[in-house]
Amino acid sequence: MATACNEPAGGDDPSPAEVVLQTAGLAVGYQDLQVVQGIDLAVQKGKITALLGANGSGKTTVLRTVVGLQRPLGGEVRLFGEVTRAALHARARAGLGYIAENRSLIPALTVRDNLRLAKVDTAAVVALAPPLEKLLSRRAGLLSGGEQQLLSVSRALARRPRLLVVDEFCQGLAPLAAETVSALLRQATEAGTAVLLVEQMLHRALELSDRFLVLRQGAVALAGRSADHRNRTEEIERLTIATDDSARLP
Ligand SMILES: Nc1ncnc2c1ncn2[C@@H]1O[C@H](COP(=O)(O)OP(=O)(O)OP(=O)(O)O)[C@@H](O)[C@H]1O
Repeated sequence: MATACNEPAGGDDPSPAEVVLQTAGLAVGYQDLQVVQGIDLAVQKGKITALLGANGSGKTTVLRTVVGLQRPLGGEVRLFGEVTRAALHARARAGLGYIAENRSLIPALTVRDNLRLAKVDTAAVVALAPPLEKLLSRRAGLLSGGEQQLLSVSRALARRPRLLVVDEFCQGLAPLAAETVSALLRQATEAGTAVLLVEQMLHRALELSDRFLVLRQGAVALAGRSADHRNRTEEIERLTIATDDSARLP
């Protein structure tokens, strides 16, 4: 059953020890324009939470704020049990991984150099994603979309993050490539990693995730257990239809 709008979307009454990320009353904006407000979410250890919503509803803004790239106008972010206003690099040291919409790769560098620059062990990445072995000398910008996301995700997971935040998880990927990177995520959650992701493909998002939230016009319109909505997506579809004023709050 779907939870009330502002009930944390982290599971059924998660104990504080299991929650790795929690926001309370989060409000974020750009200059004087507030684009999200009242965001309460909770992401549990070993679980995948999907953030859904129409274009411009505020998904990337929420992700950027929980990883420390955007300062909240109000509310708080609690990461690994502590309220934080730290920058991304400090959150990364504490166990946060973040993959931005552009997949956070340097296109002109080879796969091997992208890994070296990130101080990630090549063998660990290849162990997670064997198809990358024959691509190590290729420039990242020449990889297919699926190969790039495989590289981004395996690079992030090789650091064994406690929480991985991924924007536009399977954007532009064919089903097979999407399944490959999804399998990597599932494997990581089995080892305890928590995941917060944005995924535009509704059915894929509900298949992959344990919990979901739908943002509409910058607020949580619906949150619940993904399994409860896999066979009845009408309500979510209605909420994710774009509106002309999709993110503009009064
Ligand atoms: N740097 C910025 N300066 C001003 N407004 C911004 C900035 N970044 C985003 N916005 C605005 O904030 C609102 C929310 O944008 P955001 O990118 O968070 O939405 P989204 O749900 O991730 O959209 P999409 O699915 O299209 O990526 C939009 O109206 C957008 O135009």
